[in-house]
Amino acid sequence: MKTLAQRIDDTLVNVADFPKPGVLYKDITPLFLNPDLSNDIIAEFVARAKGKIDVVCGIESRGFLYGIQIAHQLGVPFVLIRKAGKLPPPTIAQSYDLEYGSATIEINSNYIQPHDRVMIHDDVLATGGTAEASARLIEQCGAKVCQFSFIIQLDFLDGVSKLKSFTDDIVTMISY
Ligand SMILES: O=P(O)(O)OC[C@H]1O[C@H](OP(=O)(O)OP(=O)(O)O)[C@H](O)[C@@H]1O
Ligand SMILES: Nc1ncnc2[nH]cnc12
Repeated sequence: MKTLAQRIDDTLVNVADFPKPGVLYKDITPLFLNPDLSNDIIAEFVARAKGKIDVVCGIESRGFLYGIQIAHQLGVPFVLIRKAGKLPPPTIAQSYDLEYGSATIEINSNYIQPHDRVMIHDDVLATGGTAEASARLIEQCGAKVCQFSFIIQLDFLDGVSKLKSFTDDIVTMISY
C-alpha cells in the first residue's frame, strides 16, 4: 500500500521553465482530479490540526482549495489572504519576494481576533516569502500563528528558516 506522500508524488506534474526559465514548477492541479486522494490529504491536515486551531487562513489562490475544507472540517472559520486590491476594506497589507517575482498580500483585519490560534495554509512552501508575509499579517491582528500547513515543501529553497520564529509546527505532506 502506498503512503500518502507516494500517492501525491505519483499525481503531481513537474513542468520545467514555468512560469520563468529555471523554475521547476510543481503543478498540483491533478490532485483535484482525484476525490479520494484529495479527501485523504484533507483528512491528514485535519488530524494534524485538531484541537490546536481557532481559524484557518488560506493564501490566494491555491491555498483556498483545501484550506476552506480543512477549516470547515475542523469546525472553525476560514479567512482569505488575497493579493493586493482584491479585498474590500478594512484591510492590512504586507509586501514580499517570491521564487519568481514580488507581490503584496492583504487580509480583512476584522476577521481575525486578538489571541486567535491561526493555521496558515497554502499549496507550496518555496522561499517562504508568502507564508512569512502572511504570518506578519496575523501578528498585526494581535493573533498567533500556531501552525503552517502545505501540500509541498521545496527544501532547497529553505522556506522553513523564515517560518521557525513564528512556530515549529510546520506540516507538509511531501518534501522535495
Ligand atoms: O514560498 P514562496 O516563494 O513565497 O512561494 C509560494 C507561493 O507561490 C505560489 O503562489 P503564486 O504566487 O504562484 O499564486 P497562485 O497560488 O495564485 O498560483 C504558491 O501557491 C504559494 O502561494
Ligand atoms: N516551483 C514551484 N512550483 C509550484 N508552485 C510554486 N510556488 C512557488 N514556487 C513554486
